[in-house]
Amino acid sequence: MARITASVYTSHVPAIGAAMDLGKTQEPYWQPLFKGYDFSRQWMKDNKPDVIFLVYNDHATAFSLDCIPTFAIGTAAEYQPADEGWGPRPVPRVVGHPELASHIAQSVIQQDFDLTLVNRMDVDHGLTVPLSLMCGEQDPKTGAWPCPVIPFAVNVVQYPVPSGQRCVNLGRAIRKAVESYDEDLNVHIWGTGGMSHQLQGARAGLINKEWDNRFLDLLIENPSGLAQMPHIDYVREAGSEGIELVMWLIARGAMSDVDSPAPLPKVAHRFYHVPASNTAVGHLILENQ
Ligand SMILES: O=C(O)c1ccc(O)c(O)c1
Repeated sequence: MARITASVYTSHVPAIGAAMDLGKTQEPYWQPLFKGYDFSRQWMKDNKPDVIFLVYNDHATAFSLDCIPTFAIGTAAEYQPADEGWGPRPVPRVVGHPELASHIAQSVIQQDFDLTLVNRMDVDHGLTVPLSLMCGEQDPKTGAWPCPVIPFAVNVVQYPVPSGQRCVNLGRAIRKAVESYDEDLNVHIWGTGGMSHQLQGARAGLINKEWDNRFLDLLIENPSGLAQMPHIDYVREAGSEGIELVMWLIARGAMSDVDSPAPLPKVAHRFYHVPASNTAVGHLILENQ
């Protein structure tokens, strides 16, 4: 049987990818940020997953205002890094896991979540920057990500976006789906995006360290309570793009049941850093006990 053993949460700021691609990680501006991921890169080697289920948002790259799926699961065999205006990032292609992805789609749709199936798409910084942060530099031609990845895109760009409670419930459904797959696979689920940032308008540049750290506390200790938080609180406190944090509740919902007496997941790593471009970077690694 397949199992979700751990979850990873991280921001996915595009400038982080550019800093890696342009060899700037040891510059004074970037060095403290990348230092926060030294532990994570070693942890990835020590806890190598068979598959990563990667929750992220597409930034009008594969989708556009023409077509806005709330939840889209990648069922393809591979995905190319997207051209977001400066050419594709020099990182390896992303190998998918069509068998597990199709199984999760079957199970989750039968659990009454309507997923869009995506058999072809390019993946943008929302997906490739977390991989780069967690796995380090990879040669685009000879290198490879450590394992297959199932991309799971969530609409947090155009309202209405899914509620926190729906995201937690979806995480639970994904866990159930994974546990009904009959191959022995070690699966990690990642929630990406956030933390506080606002890229436009009068409040552009907004950062809210206190609120971000409270969010991390609640995500660890009280995800059911956090699931009740309305969208307006995210947007008021963490800026218009802070709403991306609702995706972290999908990964948290997929961990050992948030409402059961099971022990809380172990916090293997916690990191917070401001700024990376216009964004507060938050990062957690939780392990099921
Ligand atoms: O801080 C930034 O520059 C920035 C830009 C685009 C994004 O999608 C993002 O999450 C952050």
